[in-house]
Amino acid sequence: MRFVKGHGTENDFVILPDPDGGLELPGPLVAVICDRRAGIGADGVLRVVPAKLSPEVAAQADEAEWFMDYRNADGSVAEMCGNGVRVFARYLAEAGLVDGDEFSVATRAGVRRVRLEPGGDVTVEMGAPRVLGESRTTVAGREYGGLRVDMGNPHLACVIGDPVAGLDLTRQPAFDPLVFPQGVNIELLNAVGPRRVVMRVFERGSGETRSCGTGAVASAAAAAHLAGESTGSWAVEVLGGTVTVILDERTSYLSGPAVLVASGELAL
Ligand SMILES: N[C@@H](CCC[C@H](N)C(=O)O)C(=O)O
Repeated sequence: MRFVKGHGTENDFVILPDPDGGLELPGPLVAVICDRRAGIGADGVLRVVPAKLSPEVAAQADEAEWFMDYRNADGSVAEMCGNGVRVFARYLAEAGLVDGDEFSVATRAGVRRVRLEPGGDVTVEMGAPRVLGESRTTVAGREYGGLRVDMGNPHLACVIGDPVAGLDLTRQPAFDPLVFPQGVNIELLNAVGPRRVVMRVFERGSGETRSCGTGAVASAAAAAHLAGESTGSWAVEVLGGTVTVILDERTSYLSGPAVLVASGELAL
């Protein structure tokens, strides 16, 4: 099985081309591929499959030729991945599977429009973040309040007063399973300047990652909400770099680097 490896601000993915739609991806196989010792190692898998061959997104096939079938490192399926769709776009362009610098990608959360920027960044229109209310998490015995944000996938974005650098995110933070029956991606962030935050994230299905695109937009939306703002450009510093989030009245945009670093043959 042919694979390509890529990342967006060090949120890394194994890309699996599946032009005929015949590739089965049971959860245990995804988990082995993503294992950093027994496999290639990644935060998730991006299967590249024609939308028209994928019943769950066939309705998007008029707008988007390719479906990003995203799986977390533990093999679970997720609706959306902001960095993943940027890396997916880079792959489609480098593989010659799309024309031009702007095109659409089908995802479980709906069609996402992407643009390859001249300087090497990839921008994706992420849709409007939906701030749904409050909830709480406990990290290493300490409780934090945050805002529930729907980005197509579920987030709890907690703006905290302290620097996030010292937080212990080696274990699953506690959350309310009644509020998040499908699990949740948990962001902790603190402000370090005007519309500039530092974020760490514990992703559903992948653990702590070095970046999360949907999490960055959720974090910017939560910080803006608390500041009484609904528009503006936010810099979100993550362990793997910095991404830019633009919020406007209608939608949001996520920009940052997306690179392919290796390719090969999977011997699984
Ligand atoms: N890293 C991603 C999010 C991937 C999915 C997430 N773990 C979930 O289960 O919802 C991003 O860049 O958005």
